[in-house]
Parts: sequence; structure tokens; C-alpha cells
Amino acid sequence: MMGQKARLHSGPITSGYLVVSPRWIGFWSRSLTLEDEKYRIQVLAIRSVSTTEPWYKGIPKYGLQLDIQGQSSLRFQFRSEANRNDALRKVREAVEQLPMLSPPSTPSSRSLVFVSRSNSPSSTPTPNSSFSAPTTPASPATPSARRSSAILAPISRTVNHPARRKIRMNSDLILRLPKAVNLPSNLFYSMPPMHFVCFTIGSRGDVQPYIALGLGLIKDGHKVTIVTHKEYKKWVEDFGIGHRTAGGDPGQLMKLSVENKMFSPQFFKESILNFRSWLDQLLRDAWEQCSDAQVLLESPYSFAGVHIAEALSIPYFRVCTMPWTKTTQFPHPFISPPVETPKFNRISYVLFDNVIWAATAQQINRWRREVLHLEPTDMTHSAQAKIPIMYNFSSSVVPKPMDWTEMAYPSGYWFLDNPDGSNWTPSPSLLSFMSQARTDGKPLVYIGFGSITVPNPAEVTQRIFAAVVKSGVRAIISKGWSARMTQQGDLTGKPVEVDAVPEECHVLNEIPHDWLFPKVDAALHHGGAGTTSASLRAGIPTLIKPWFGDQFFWASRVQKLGAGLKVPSLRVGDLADALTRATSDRIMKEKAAMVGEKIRSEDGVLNAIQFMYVYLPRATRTAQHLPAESVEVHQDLEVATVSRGGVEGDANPAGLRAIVTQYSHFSSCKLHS
Ligand SMILES: CC(C)[C@@H](C)/C=C/[C@@H](C)[C@H]1CC[C@H]2C3=CC=C4C[C@@H](O[C@@H]5O[C@H](CO)[C@@H](O)[C@H](O)[C@H]5O)CC[C@]4(C)[C@H]3CC[C@]12C
Ligand SMILES: O=c1ccn([C@@H]2O[C@H](COP(=O)(O)OP(=O)(O)O)[C@@H](O)[C@H]2O)c(=O)[nH]1
Repeated sequence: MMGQKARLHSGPITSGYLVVSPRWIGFWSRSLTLEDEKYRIQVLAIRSVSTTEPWYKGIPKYGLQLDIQGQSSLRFQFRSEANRNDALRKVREAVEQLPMLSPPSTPSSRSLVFVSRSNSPSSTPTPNSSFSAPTTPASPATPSARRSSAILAPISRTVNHPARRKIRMNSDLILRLPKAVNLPSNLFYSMPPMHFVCFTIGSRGDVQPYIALGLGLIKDGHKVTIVTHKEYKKWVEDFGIGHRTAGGDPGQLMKLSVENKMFSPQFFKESILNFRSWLDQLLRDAWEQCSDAQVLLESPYSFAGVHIAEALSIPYFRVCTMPWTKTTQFPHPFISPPVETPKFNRISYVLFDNVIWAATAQQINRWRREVLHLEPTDMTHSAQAKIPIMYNFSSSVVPKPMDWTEMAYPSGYWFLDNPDGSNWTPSPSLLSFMSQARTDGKPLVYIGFGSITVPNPAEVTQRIFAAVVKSGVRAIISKGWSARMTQQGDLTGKPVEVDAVPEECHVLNEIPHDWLFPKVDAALHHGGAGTTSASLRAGIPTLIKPWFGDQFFWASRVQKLGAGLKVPSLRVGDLADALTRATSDRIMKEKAAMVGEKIRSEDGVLNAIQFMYVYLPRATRTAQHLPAESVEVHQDLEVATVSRGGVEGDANPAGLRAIVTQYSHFSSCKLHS
């Protein structure tokens, strides 16, 4: 289908085709070298469309700008004013007509509307004219009433319902099915029991999300094992999840990451000098501990999983707490660029992948040859575009970049409530401190830096005390992993001694954030993905003093959301100013509360499980290793609208059977009551 030729300015200028349909605006550009550029924008998300000045003075180029909710604007360039005006008109018509459209239509009626070379547009827009979408946007789909058109995006969770039927579809059928489009909005999947193995390294924040996901998978009948540091064994097993050991001492990994700016020459010098043997051991342990997996999930910086999945020919999904797929929207979280430009942002991911691969390729290929009995590989093997990756963060915090494909899926956060077990209870002294703060009419805040092994904990603690007193708040202060330093002395081995704790502060080691954060007025922390998600979910202003890695990214996000601030330093004045602002700025409080409401409305764990079921075939390099019957389709009989042969109809088994018969000629499949 040809659309209107246009050029897109999104970093590199790319030539391609712009197509407008009643619900979607599409642009794609075929690349001879790099990957194609594909954009698919919901008309619903268009906030305004306007003409723009020619980009190159003197050369007759005609510009069109799309302002998109939550995203950077897209600017197109057309060869002629007529083409530009025609595109403007088509987009305007689509935006105006959207509210009048019937509920999501069937594929047969949703034919694409071309931006044709009309020479006599009905209303010739004047140059620089602009058009804004109606202020009352069409009612956005609520989480449980997914629009059928959203099926083009990864499947989202629908309401669970006891009265549902099962259709077993075997792997042949799944793999030969056309891309499932326009399925009834109440369909969701489950599958026969399988052994999911999750391989991750790092801090608590790298493990806790997998426990949350694991509990969801176990609830759906699966077996789950988390392969990670020995330090987390009891914690994981207390949740009824299997644990196997790999990765060595996480404290050493964090120390390396905190003391040496991630991705800096010093970082690589230190890691190459002291972590080569660590990597060899990690690879050996990973193969031993993951060899009975039927589905393998991995944090991308654990290195081994993608190769193990190839050796076992099993489905493989990446999981990440931070953006890891290249985009023009923001730089790689481990690379703090001097300036953020679309082009540099995109290049930062390529740079990161290439440098990490160059540093590890020799060891990985030796391991592939000697242990996995696989041929050596190269960068293309683990190219992100081919691997489904789930991001356990919310699109309300990080809107999905338009240059991410459907294989990059922000599922929503994977929250683990009662992370310290259901027997945890607050101490009487803590409850008394919190009650006194309320009695005294003082704001109550949390301060803690999680798994950061703070280099000089005693000095940092004194500064925090001084800032709390100066700002007039009451503070619950968590020592977190810096408590490790207190026992072992600081980085120089010098014992850490802390002066008397002021009455405005209550110090503890760790505390479940899901319990505490809804009870305080603000949180000041290091910006770990998990801690950030916890304070945002609680709807309280989030103050972030970043130390390394993705924490700078999260600090930028909360600031852009208006739901918090990046704290520039640990100077007493900066800390006190931030605490005062967060506990007094009404607008920040309101924005934080709005973000919290959106996050609480999502179910990231179930969205992720649904994504894996839908994309299982594509996550498998060779499909024959899928289980004989891999997917069951559940139909919520009471609520679903069933498309029968392309016609919306009532929910009933006959309708469901219609769906099945549409595909049954591919292979045998049964309808279970
Ligand atoms: C030996 C090789 C030549 C050399 C290249 C290998 C070096 C490795 C030791 C390091 C290479 C990549 C590093 C890491 C990557 C990512 C990590 C995630 C991080 O977890 C995050 O902690 C944050 C702070 O709390 C938090 O914001 C976020 O939510 C967490 O996901 C922890 C460190 C690390 C695992 C890091 C460790 C060193 C290697 C693996
Ligand atoms: O005292 C604590 C410290 C951490 N957490 C939780 O543990 C996870 C830590 O994840 P994060 O990504 O912040 O990384 P880390 O703390 O490991 O650096 C988050 O969900 C926190 O909410 C908690 O509940 N209480």
C-alpha cells in the first residue's frame, strides 16, 4: 500500500511514506543499511497538527508537525504544498471524526485512507495554519476495557473471570496463525505448566521484580526458579520460589559501579582487571543452573541467557528495569551525554552494546565453543530488535518511544508487596515517632539510598541529620546497604561511627516501602528503579540523589513528570531545600498523586505474563521446541464481544467456536468447556 511520500525529521532525516487511517497514522521508511524506521501513532494521541516553515530556506519544502501526547513532536516534509496540505487535511479529518467512530471496527472496515495527491483540497489551509484536537479527548480506554485496536500492540491484561472456556492451540497453529488482530477485548491466555527460569545479577532491585513475576507465574500453574546471588537464597525461597546460585558477591558489583562511573574508562579498566574470572564463573554457573529451563528470562547485563536459550532452543525474553532498547527519545541510562539529541540518544545504545560486546566477546565465544558446543557469534546474535524485552516500568512514567517495536513492551511495574514477608511488623518506636510527627504537625519524610554502598557513610549521615533539622521535617532514615559499611568500616576500612541521632530523625536498616511510603509526605532516595516505582506508586513527591547508572535517568523522569526533583548534591543546603520544596509545593504533590493513581491502576505482572504467552513463538529461535500444546485461549463468556467472521456479536460459545474454526483448518484444536 503506497502512502504519501514524505521525509521525517527524527534525528537523521529519513524518506518514507505517510499513511492516515481513521484510527492510526503510520510512517515507514525502508533502510538499505540500518533498520527500517516505523512509526504507528494513534489518532487518539494527536494533540495538534500544524504547518511549519520550510526547513531549508530557499528550497521549496513544505513542513507538517504532529504534536503527540507524551511524546516528542514529529516533523514531516513534503515535496509540494499540495501534498502537505492534503496530509494536513487527512489528519485533521481523522482527528475530527474519531469521536464519531463506532467502537473499534473489524479489519474489513478499517481500510486505510490514503493521503492522495489531491490538487483541490476541500479547504486549503493557510501556511502556518494549525489545528488542535478537540479539548475533550475521546474517552481513553480504561485498563480493563482494552480497545480491540490495541490488539495491534502487545496483548494487555483483561479482567479475570471464573466463567471462561479454553481452546487449546498447538504450536503449529500458533506459528502459522496470522498476526492476531481484532480479538475480542476480553480474551486472555494461559498455557500448560512450564518451568520458567529467571537469571539476574545485581542488587535487590534486580531480584525483587522477578519474585513478583514468579508469584504471578506460580499462580498460573508454572514452576519458577530464580538464578542469582547466594545472598538472596532465603529471601527468594521464603516466597516458595526456587533459587539457584550464580553471580558471586553483589556487594562487589555495586562497589565497582558506585566507585567508578558506569561505562567510564576507569570502570572498564577496573572491571577488566578484576572481573574477568568473575565473568568466566558467571557463564559456567549460568549454564549449570539454567539447563532445565523451558522458558528463560534474563536481565540483559547477565550476559549468558541469550546463548543458553540458543543452546537449549527455548523461548527467551529479556527483562529490564531501565530502558535498554535504542531510541531517539533518551540516551542509554548508563551513558550520561553532554547533550541529549535524538541522534546521540540513539547512538548511545549502539555504543554501549558494542563496547560491552567487545569487552566480553572473547570469553563468551570461548564458553559457547567449549561448554555450549555452539559456534562463536557476533553482535547480531543478541541484536535487541530480534529479542522480546519486557520493561517492568509504567508507561505513565516512561511513555513508550515511538521508535520501539512491539517487541519492546513496558508492562507496568512488577510490585512485590510485603517484601520482608507477611510477618513483618513496624517497631513500637517507629510507630511512636511517626505518631509524634503528626501530633507536632511536622511533615514526615523517608530518606534512604538502598543498595548503594555509600563511600563515606558517616559524613553522609551527618549531612542528612543537619538537613532534616534545617528543613523542619521529621525523617525516617534507612541505612540500607550502607549498613554493610558500618559493620565492615568504610571503604578505607576505617570504622564508621555516627554521632547522636537528632530527635527529628529515626534511623533503621531497611523497611518495606509498600508499607511506609503511603504514610509519609515525601521520599528522598538514590533513584533505584524499584524504589522510584514505590514512591511514585504511593503518590508522594520523589526526591532523587542519583549515584550511578539508571538513577540519573529516573531523576530526570520524576522531574519531567513534575512529581519530584533531582537533588544536585549531598550538601546540607541542597538536601534541606529539596525536603522543604517536596513537603510544601502543592503542585508537585498534586502531580505526584496523579502519577500514583495511574500506576496503581496497572497490573504489570499480569500484563507481562500475557505478553510472554502471546510472544512465546517469536521468543523461540526454533519453534519445534515449543510444548505440544502451548497456548490456551480463555473466553470470558459473560462480557466478551466476539468477532464472528468479522462481525461484532454477543459473547457465546458459538462465537468462540467461530474464532477457533477460522484457524482450525491449520491444525487440530479442541474447544474445551
Ligand atoms: C569482565 C568484563 C570484561 C566486564 C565488561 C564486566 C563487567 C561487569 C562486572 C559489569 C558490566 C555491567 C555491570 C552492571 C550492569 C548493570 C547493573 C545493574 C545494577 O542494578 C541496578 O541497581 C541500581 C542501583 O540501585 C538500580 O537503580 C537499578 O534499579 C538496578 O537494576 C547493579 C549493578 C549491575 C549488575 C552492574 C554490575 C557490574 C557489571 C555486571
Ligand atoms: O528498605 C528498603 C529498601 C528497598 N526496598 C525495595 O526494594 C527494591 C529495591 O530496588 P531498587 O531498584 O531501588 O534497587 P536497589 O535498592 O537494589 O539499588 C525496591 O522495590 C524498594 O522499594 C524496600 O522496600 N525497603
